[in-house]
Amino acid sequence: MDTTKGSHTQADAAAEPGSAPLQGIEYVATSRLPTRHGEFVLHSYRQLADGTEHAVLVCGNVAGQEDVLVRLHSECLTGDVLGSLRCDCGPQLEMSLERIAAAGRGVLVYLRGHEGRGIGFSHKVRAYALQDKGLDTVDANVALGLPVDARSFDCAAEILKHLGVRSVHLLSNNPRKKQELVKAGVPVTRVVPVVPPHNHENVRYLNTKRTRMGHDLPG
Ligand SMILES: Nc1nc2c(ncn2[C@@H]2O[C@H](COP(=O)(O)OP(=O)(O)OP(=O)(O)O)[C@@H](O)[C@H]2O)c(=O)[nH]1
Repeated sequence: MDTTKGSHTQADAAAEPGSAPLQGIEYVATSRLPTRHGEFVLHSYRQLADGTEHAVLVCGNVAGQEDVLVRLHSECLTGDVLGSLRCDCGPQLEMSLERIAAAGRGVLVYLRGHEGRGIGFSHKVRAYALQDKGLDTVDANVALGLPVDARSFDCAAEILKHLGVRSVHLLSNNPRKKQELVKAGVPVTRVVPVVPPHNHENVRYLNTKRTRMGHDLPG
């Protein structure tokens, strides 16, 4: 049975988020997700164009709420799952879940299909190979003939609206995320930095994000 198809069960319907209409994406299912950080409600959403499924972790009551703590987290298999030191993704994910759980209210949208800033896993590995030869994270993508950042945050905005979130405190160092959310109709009332301690492997990566990609990171 294809469990990824959109039509959801009565049990899902009982727990499903608000009734705002969705564009380009559909709500699929809901369950509990107890984590080491705290108790979340887990929703799955599916992009209509290509079937990409996103994971949305919700803590507390967010419907109709202002200034909800939100993290839009781009998938990073190497950093989030495999413990890679090349980037700051894994520690940012952990830190965001901890902060949302501590606040008792918030949303983490885990954006699948964003791997490698949207170029995909194998291209990211190709880019890493070029970085091993001295290129930085921007030039490596360019050398492969790929965009530096191919991500869209429109789906995340749709999901937040569907959850009934009225405005956001955004956990991010990337000013573009705020711009994209605001453009898509989700007010961002504050940007909250997420800066885990750096390590010797990711210093250059973080410097490149600061100097070439405009991220608000300490020098
Ligand atoms: N192309 C490429 N992608 C990378 C590299 N390292 C991490 N990524 C991806 O970068 C994405 C995260 O983007 P970042 O630029 O680290 O941070 P951000 O999400 O824009 O900003 P924050 O909200 O501050 O985390 C994830 O999808 C990772 O898979 C790399 O060297 N090259």
